[in-house]
Amino acid sequence: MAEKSEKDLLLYHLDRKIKKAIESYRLIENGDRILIGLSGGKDSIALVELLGKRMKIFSPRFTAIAVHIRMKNISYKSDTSYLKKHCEQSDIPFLEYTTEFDPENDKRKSPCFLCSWYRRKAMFSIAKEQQCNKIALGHHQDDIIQTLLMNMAFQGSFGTMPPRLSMSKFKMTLIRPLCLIEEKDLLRLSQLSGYVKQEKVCPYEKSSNRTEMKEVLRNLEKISPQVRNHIWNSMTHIQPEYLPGFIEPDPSKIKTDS
Ligand SMILES: Nc1ncnc2c1ncn2[C@@H]1O[C@H](COP(=O)(O)OP(=O)(O)OP(=O)(O)O)[C@@H](O)[C@H]1O
Repeated sequence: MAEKSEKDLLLYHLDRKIKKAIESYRLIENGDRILIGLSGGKDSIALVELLGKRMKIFSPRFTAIAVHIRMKNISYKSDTSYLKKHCEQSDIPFLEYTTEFDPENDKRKSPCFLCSWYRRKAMFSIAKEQQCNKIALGHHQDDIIQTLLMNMAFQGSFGTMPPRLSMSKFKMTLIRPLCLIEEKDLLRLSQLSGYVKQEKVCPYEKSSNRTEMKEVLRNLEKISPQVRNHIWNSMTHIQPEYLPGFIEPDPSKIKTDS
């Protein structure tokens, strides 16, 4: 029997992680129609390939389409013919959508905030138009942990981008099927598959808190290789009695049955 290549082994490992995420967080169910946000970065390119493979498995039965949103006022050099071809290889229809925002119009909000707000708005309306009930984004485990650390360090809150977010007002659910996957594995997949990196020429892009938090996570992993699993598990092992704000009940006020 022929030996499996590094790419086959990696794809197998990534598929196990996606399967685990789908089952643990109820990300995909029979009958779902999913809109995949395809920015052209390595993560969403991988998401198309990995969900394309999952789509061909008997259960859960779902369909998917992908959309690339172009901001008219930002000179992204995305090669949409490449993205279309990539989607077609996975039997996923590809859509392109153009929208824009005026950063001068709302000076109180940063261009990055406005860009992502308008992109999100476009994604919701396309999902509705295409009768999708879910939107899949390419955030991976590193993104989710970095966001948790950023919220703690810069916002004073404990929360992050969850694997599944049900938005009942919009009758839409956001899912992050790569939530258990490490960025380094997606980087390797992109090298082994020869994904063509889409050039992002954003005039507003600068070093962000996220870039610094990436470094913090890297340093923590040097101290303890298991740190990412521990941080991930800490999000479901909350011990309220060992946190400020937990007030022990007054025994004299506890009612007994007798
Ligand atoms: N222009 C876009 N069109 C469609 N979906 C997008 C676009 N930009 C971002 N997304 C979605 O949002 C997710 C997170 O966006 P973010 O900007 O953090 O990623 P990215 O750096 O563009 O690249 P990647 O695709 O590698 O995540 C993407 O993975 C993708 O699913």
